Amino acid sequence: MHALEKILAKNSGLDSVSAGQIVTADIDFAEINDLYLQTVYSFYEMGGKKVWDNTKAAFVFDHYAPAPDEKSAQNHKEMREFAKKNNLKYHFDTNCGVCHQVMPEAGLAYPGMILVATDSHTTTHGAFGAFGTGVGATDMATILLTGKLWFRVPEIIEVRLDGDAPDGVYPKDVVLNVLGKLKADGAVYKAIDFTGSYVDQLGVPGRMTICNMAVEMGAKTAYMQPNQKVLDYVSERAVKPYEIKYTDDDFEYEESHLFDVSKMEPTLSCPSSVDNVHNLTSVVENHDVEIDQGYIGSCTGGRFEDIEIAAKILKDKHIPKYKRLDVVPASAEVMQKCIKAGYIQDLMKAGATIAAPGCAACLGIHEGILASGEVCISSTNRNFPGRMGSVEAEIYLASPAAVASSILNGKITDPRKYVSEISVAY
Ligand SMILES: CC(C)[C@H](C(=O)O)[C@@H](O)C(=O)O
Ligand code: SF4
Repeated sequence: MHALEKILAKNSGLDSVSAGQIVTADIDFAEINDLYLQTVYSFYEMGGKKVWDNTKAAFVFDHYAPAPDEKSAQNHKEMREFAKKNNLKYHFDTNCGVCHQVMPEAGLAYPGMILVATDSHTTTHGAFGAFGTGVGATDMATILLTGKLWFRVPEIIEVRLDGDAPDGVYPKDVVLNVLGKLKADGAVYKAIDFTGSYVDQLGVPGRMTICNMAVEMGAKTAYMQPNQKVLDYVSERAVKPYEIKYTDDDFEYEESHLFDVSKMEPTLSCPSSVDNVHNLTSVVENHDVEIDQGYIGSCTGGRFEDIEIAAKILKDKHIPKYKRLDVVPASAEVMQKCIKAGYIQDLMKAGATIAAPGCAACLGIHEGILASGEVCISSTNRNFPGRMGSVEAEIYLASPAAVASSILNGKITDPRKYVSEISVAY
């Protein structure tokens, strides 16, 4: 069996499971974000009285944080009342950040667990050796009622990433290369196990960025076998003992895709589909691509290392007149660390707008919305029309280094011009 199958078997009280099998598994932690007040309504419609275990469910207010309008403030208020009534042990209000950053920081993402949230990017937690997946309001209400959920055991495909990344190539570039090959429907309802020598040496931030975007290929979940860097991170934070699962040597993947990371270049996902992937050099070889706004943020690219590399590229420089750079730390902890390092100040001196930790403009809610005809280069994970504001705006997805290099010049620019002296530990 694969480690993910062992996790599902463990939580279903079975000795083994296999692809296609339907199981009912215990959920180790359930997270509801602030788009999903419907979960509360469904819970009551189903006859719910009290949440099955008040130490295993929490709200995270991140998409509308701080509340940008009365409706979302009202939603937060109702969710707070539910949390109080159920005496939920954990609660992450509008001062915390994006759920997929806040949960690991709180020690609620750890190897061998099943983590379910009302968010598609819950695949991020494969970075910690967990089975992480997103559900809607009704399934989440079922979990709050019973502590369990049904799963169809997914087929598991291997994405093998070997080699060392060249200068200017970061985890975001790597996962965009994978997306460019597998396409947005390349892993529908499957699990992606990221393996290979590049993954083996990768740290927590890089693992999170890559697992986060598995869902952009349709994946049900993602996985990376925990390495020492992951264990160092979770051992300081995990709220309970955990059991790392290991894949059997003779496990056979449904399919394997091999990538040589050492051959990769800075990469873009171009308007207006996430799998419209091209090398940055090919996009700008015949003409400049003017940029109006750079955006660094989200559960994909708003971590300390993402802000660090932008601050180092922009130190003692300034973005051009009439251009904008939005920087939205993924969590309060990230923001504090960036302030302590002086990166927030450096970026503000360079002309950046700093927003409160949260989802912000990643999904077009607030803190940096795009006007019609504008072009944004962003460290986020989706670029369909209307994603960050106007449906007539265009979005290029890129590494934070490419975002900073591009907005500095007001046009898409190869980060390799700036990063030869800059190292960041992804
Ligand atoms: C919560 C939900 C509206 C959505 C998701 O599930 O991914 C959001 O986080 C996004 O990134 O589009
Ligand atoms: S930061 Fe963006 S991608 Fe991540 S959960 Fe929020 S809206 Fe979704």
